[in-house]
Amino acid sequence: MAVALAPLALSMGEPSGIGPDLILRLFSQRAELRLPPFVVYGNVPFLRARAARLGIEVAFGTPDADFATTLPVLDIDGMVPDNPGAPTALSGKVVMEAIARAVADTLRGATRGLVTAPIHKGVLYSAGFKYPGHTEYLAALCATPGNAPRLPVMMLAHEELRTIPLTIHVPLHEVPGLVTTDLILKTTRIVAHDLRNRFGIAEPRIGIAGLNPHAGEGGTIGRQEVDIIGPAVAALVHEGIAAEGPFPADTLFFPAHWRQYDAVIAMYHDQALIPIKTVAFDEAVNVTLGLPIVRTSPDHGTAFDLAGSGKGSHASFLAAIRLADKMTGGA
Ligand SMILES: NC(=O)c1ccc[n+]([C@@H]2O[C@H](COP(=O)([O-])OP(=O)(O)OC[C@H]3O[C@@H](n4cnc5c(N)ncnc54)[C@H](O)[C@@H]3O)[C@@H](O)[C@H]2O)c1
Ligand SMILES: N[C@H](C(=O)O)[C@H](O)COP(=O)(O)O
Repeated sequence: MAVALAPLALSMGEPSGIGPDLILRLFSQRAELRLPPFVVYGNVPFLRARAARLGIEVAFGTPDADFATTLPVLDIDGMVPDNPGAPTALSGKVVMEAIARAVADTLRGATRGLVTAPIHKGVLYSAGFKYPGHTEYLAALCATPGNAPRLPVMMLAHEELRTIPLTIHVPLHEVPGLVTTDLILKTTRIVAHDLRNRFGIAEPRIGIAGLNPHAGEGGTIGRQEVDIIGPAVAALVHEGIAAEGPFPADTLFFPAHWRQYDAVIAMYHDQALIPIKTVAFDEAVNVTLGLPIVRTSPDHGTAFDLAGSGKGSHASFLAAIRLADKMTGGA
C-alpha cells in the first residue's frame, strides 16, 4: 500500500499582499486543480478576515485537519491586520516566524517541501528583518547543527527556460566586485548538482553570461570576461561540467539560444530576471537551489495594487505548488 506523502508547507507571506488571496483561492479550487495537501503557516484570524473580504468560504483547522474539507493552518499568534495594500511592520514578526516554523517542519520531515508566498522586504526591514530576501533568510534558517551553512542559489524556472542570477539582492554598484571566479565555480556546481538530482537532467548544459556589454568585446569594454568569467568556465569544463560562455547577455536570452541550455547563469538580479519575467511571468517559478529542503515561490511579489481585490493571476503560485510537489515525490 502506498505510503501517504507528508503535506507541503505554505508560508502566508506579507498579509497586505496578494499571497494570502491566492492561497485561499487555490485552496477553494483544490479539487478541480487536484492540489496536493498543504499546511498554511500563518494567522487564522487574519486569514478568516481575508477570506470573508474575498467572499471565499473556508473552514480553518489545525495542521492535521482533513484537507478535503478544511484548510490546515499552523496558527501563529500575533497582530495581523487585514489591510490589503497597506503594509504594517506590526505583522512582520508573524511573517518571519511563519517562514521559520515552516522551514523547521520541512527540515524534520513533517512537511515535504516549502512554498513561500511573497514577502515585502522593505516592510520586513522595518520589523527587524536582517536578510536581503527570502533566499538568504532560508539559507540561514537551514544552517542547523545537522546542516552546514549553504550558498543559496536563486533560480527562476519555466518548463524549458531556467535562469540564475549569480548575485542576488545587492546594489548594482557592488556587482562587479562580487563577480569572482570562486563564486562562479561554487554557484555553477550547485546548479549542475541540483539539475541532475532535483530535476533529473543527467548531463546539464549551462550557459554563462558576460557582465559587460557584448561580453566585454575582447576585453575592450571591461575585463571580467577575460580575467574572471572565462577562466571559471574553463575550470568548470575541466572538472566535467558542460559550461559554455561567457556570452553577451543580450543575445544569450534569445529563446532559440537560451533553449540550448538547461540553465543560464547571469551576473546579477535583473540581467537574469527580466528575460524570464518577460517571456513567462505567469508560469515561471522561483526555486532555491543548494538548500537541504525544496523551496519554491511564485515569481511575482506582493502586488499591493491587487491585494484584497480578488483580481490577479494564481498561475505562478499554482506552478510553484506543482513544482514543489513534483520535486518532493508527488505527481
Ligand atoms: N517571492 C517573493 O517573496 C517575492 C518575489 C518578487 C518580489 N517580492 C517583493 O514584492 C514587493 C513588490 O515587488 P514588485 O512591485 O517589484 O513586484 P510585484 O510582482 O509585486 O508587482 C509588479 C507588477 O506585477 C503585477 N503582478 C504581481 N503579481 C501578479 C499576479 N499574481 N497577477 C497579476 N499581476 C501581478 C503587479 O500588479 C504589479 O503591477 C517587493 O518588496 C519585492 O521585494 C517578493
Ligand atoms: N528576486 C526575486 C524576484 O524578483 O522574483 C524575489 O525577490 C524573490 O526573492 P526571495 O524569494 O529571495 O524573496
